[in-house]
Amino acid sequence: MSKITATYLVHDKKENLEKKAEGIALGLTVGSWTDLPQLEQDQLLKHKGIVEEVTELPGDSAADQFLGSKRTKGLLKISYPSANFSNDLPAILTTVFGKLSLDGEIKLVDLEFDRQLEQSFPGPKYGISGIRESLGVYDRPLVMSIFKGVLGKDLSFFEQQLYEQALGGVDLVKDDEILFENPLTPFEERIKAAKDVLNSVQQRTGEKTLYAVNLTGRTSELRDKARRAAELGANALLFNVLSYGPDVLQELAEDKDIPLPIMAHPALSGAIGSSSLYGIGYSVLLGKLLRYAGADLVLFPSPYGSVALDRNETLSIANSLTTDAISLKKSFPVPSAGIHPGLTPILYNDFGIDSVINAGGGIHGHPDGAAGGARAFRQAVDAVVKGEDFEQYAEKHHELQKALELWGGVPVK
Ligand SMILES: CSCCC(=O)C(=O)COP(=O)(O)O
Ligand SMILES: [Mg+2]
Repeated sequence: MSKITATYLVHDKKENLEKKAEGIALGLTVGSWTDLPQLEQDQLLKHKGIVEEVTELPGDSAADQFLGSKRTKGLLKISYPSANFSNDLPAILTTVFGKLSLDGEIKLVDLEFDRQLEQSFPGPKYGISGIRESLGVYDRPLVMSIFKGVLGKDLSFFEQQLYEQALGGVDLVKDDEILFENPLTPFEERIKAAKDVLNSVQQRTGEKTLYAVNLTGRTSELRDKARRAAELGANALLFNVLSYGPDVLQELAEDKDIPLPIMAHPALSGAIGSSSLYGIGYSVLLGKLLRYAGADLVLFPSPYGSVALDRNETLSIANSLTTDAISLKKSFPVPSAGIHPGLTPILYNDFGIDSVINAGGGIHGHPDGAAGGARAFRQAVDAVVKGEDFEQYAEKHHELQKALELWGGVPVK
């Protein structure tokens, strides 16, 4: 029988983790067990959650030891039969972590879909391979930049910023996630303007650039808005997925009339993922769920910039997005926030060739402007892919050199 398996990290005052696991397996499925008559027990057996594994972990915190309180810490792995839920993320999330998420110090840290269940999800429409194909770039990490300071500015500012970023050689440009529908740079006008600007840059440089327009508004408007974007010639969408929910992303990704790659932004994810005791682990929240739901690219804070995440956590997000263990297309990992060219070697070391190096301030803050910033990133990427000595390479590439003088370099440990 098909099933989904959840792993929870628990901290509990009671010492018996097996009992706790059994309580969850029953409580989230058939409710009370032993008090029921035999006939009912038999009928409910196919719905009962199964405790697959209980692992006690070392480590009461120093504070606990100091206060003399004893807490048990452990990982509980519990599977739920698919007879209990419909094959959609709202039903699955409610089954595995609905009311349980309110029940003390418990965090959902992994979710394993079996192959049969996996096939019910679309995954990315384009994924890493499709985006590479559309850009014609196969042999290096992609470079992306973010519009900055567009709020309160008109279309001519938008066009100029886009022109400079694309001219400098970024592969993708995205709206900032905080740019919503507004009279100065309306959604449809941004798409039309971007199409013209990017065509003229491509004629000049021979390189294609994708622009991800921020798809925003009420949930009921999104499908039509995204379809209209495609008609107008948009070539990618940015989506604040956690403000809406992963199922809304899935609706967009599955729509045949929205033939566009979707870039998922991690806004709001910290509220759900950042606690070590509660919520949903980032590798599930920004990794598996978004890949299943159909994100072609997923942004998340890198371990090194302004809002850094723990390195292992970022590696496990990237692994969920790209592992061959999932049979769907792969999503591009986009480690972000506070990125500058000097971080390129360490990002390449951590995330490899199939990743996107993404910056806002690290592009626009370059002494030679956004085009200089974009060139500095392209030079940094060329240096690491060719295995060149980074500092020596910078001596011969003045945009990179200027970036390193301004922001410094970060050696690979
Ligand atoms: C928290 S990851 C999202 C990155 C993002 O949206 C952004 O605007 C980063 O800008 P920066 O100037 O820090 O590169
Ligand atoms: Mg942003």
